[in-house]
Amino acid sequence: MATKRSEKASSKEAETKSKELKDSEIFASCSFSSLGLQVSLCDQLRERMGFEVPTLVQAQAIPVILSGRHVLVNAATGTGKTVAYLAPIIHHLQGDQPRVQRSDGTFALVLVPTRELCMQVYEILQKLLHRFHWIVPGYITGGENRSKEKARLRKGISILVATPGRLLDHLKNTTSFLHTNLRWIIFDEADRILELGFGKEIKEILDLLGSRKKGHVGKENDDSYNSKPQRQNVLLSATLNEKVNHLAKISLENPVMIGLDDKKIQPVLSFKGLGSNVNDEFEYPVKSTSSSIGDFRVPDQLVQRYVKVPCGSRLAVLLSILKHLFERGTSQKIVVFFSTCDAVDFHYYLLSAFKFSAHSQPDEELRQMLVRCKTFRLHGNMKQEDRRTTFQAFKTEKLSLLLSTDIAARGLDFPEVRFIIQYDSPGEATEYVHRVGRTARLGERGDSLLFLQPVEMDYLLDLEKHGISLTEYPLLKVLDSFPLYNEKNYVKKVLTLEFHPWVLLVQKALESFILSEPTIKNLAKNAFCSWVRAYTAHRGELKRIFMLKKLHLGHVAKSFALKEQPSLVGQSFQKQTKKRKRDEKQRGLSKKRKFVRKT
Ligand SMILES: Nc1ncnc2c1ncn2[C@@H]1O[C@H](COP(=O)(O)OP(=O)(O)OP(=O)(O)O)[C@@H](O)[C@H]1O
Repeated sequence: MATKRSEKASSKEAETKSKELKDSEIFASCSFSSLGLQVSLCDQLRERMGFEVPTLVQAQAIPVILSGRHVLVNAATGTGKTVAYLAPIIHHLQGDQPRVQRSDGTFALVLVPTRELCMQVYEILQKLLHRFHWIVPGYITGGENRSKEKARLRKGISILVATPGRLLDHLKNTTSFLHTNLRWIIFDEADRILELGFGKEIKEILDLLGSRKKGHVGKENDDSYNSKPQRQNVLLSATLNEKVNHLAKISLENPVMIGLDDKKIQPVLSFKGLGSNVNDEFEYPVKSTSSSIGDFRVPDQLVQRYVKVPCGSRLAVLLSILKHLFERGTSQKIVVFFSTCDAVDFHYYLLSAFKFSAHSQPDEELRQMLVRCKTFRLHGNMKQEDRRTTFQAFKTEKLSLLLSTDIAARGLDFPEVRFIIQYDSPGEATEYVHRVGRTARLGERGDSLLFLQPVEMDYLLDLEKHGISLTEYPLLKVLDSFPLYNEKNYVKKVLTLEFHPWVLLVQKALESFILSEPTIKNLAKNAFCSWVRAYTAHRGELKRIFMLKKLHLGHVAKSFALKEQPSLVGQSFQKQTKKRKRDEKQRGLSKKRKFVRKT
């Protein structure tokens, strides 16, 4: 009895020690007030947000941002970058005498890549500003009512969160939008803003705000440039690349770098980034990440695994893993990433309706939902209202599944997500890092699983170049754990996955289900076509790994539970491609831009 008690005590001790260790890797051993923040703001952080002490990145960034220097912050996902830039802005604005007023217009601008991130930052701002009611937060974003936004801008928004396209629209067309007092421009998830093809908009925004660096736009001779209030620009991301370096170059004056390791620091950079030319190269000595080869920051406690699945079995395996995870975890939140909006729609409707029985000839009443959990979807083709509802609902649900495009990959902070599945490859390693970053936030535990086909295994080498290594997921063990009834020829030891009786049974059930559901079958066809298109859109080095001609289109169709020959589906694909090209021509959009923005 005494031994048991002492065992229990020592395991508790070990747990406490490991928590202390974990905390020391995430949190700083100082207080918010010791960083120079005003006392009532520190109270607000503690009482409203529950933040007792700053995270390490906050402890590093807050004093520097308070000092007014331009800053480039590189820190792992989920380490508290949002408060790192919001707190110093609020500190300064709340102390201004006379008090700032709505009629003074906008003092701080936070640029973010997606509408959801816009909402998230705005909600944090609302909480932080509760005591400082004279500082007004606001947001403007695509998909919202323009005239309502105009009215809000006319009244005055002190701290404005915005997506680039809509901001540019208002800068050009809303004359009552007052921004002459602008003191801060923040680029949150800077690299993503640029990857989405907003580079041109950003340059225009910087020009319109008179905030492009001297020597780059000739604005220094412009009166508005010289007479503008002192401006501070801050760029943040967990992954920095040459595009961010270019943005840093045109927007940051002698910046302080935060979170960059010595081994990643280069004395002078000379990149040809997005839209840059020879004159656009860095001239000042700057510490930064190397462009393509360099370690990305992934939370240490994240367990990263991959699963090798032949194309035709992908769907059956995905559903089986989800079933396994939801049956195992009583309170489990999972996000699955897909490459296209159509794929999200198809899997969402499939998962919401697909019933299954492990009997080979089941009666109707034996069939049950294969994956039992609340399912949500999120992608850029959904109505704004639906996107907002999903975003809020998935935050509060306990046992739930979110199917999403990369729209949810950046910055979104859904509490208690325990598992990330990358069903379609993320492409660039940066996207891998941000997708997995939706779990294991702020020292919490988390798992990630990357689906790869046998022909795609070189992708692991690509990730390794960035210091990311994955171990294999015990798939056969999981599949063997499912019970099968009346199944003839069931041999426990199965050598290849495609012939695993469980996978065969699920696949067969999926295919008959699709045959009986014409609406879902159509979704499957659309998803197939978009998937193929997305697969061919990989760029650079990745083109060598993700080659459509290495795949059997019949197997790809099987992964959408389609029995049709690929040529049948191929016709509709060609039709879709032609239509897309026609639309693009009409709208004058470049191919690449159209594709990347539709996530
Ligand atoms: N000092 C703190 N104490 C406790 N929790 C904190 C603190 N600062 C931030 N958090 C919480 O940590 C989580 C992650 O914060 P945040 O979303 O700002 O991270 P991030 O670094 O911007 O992540 P990403 O790179 O994914 O955008 C949030 O839930 C936030 O509320």
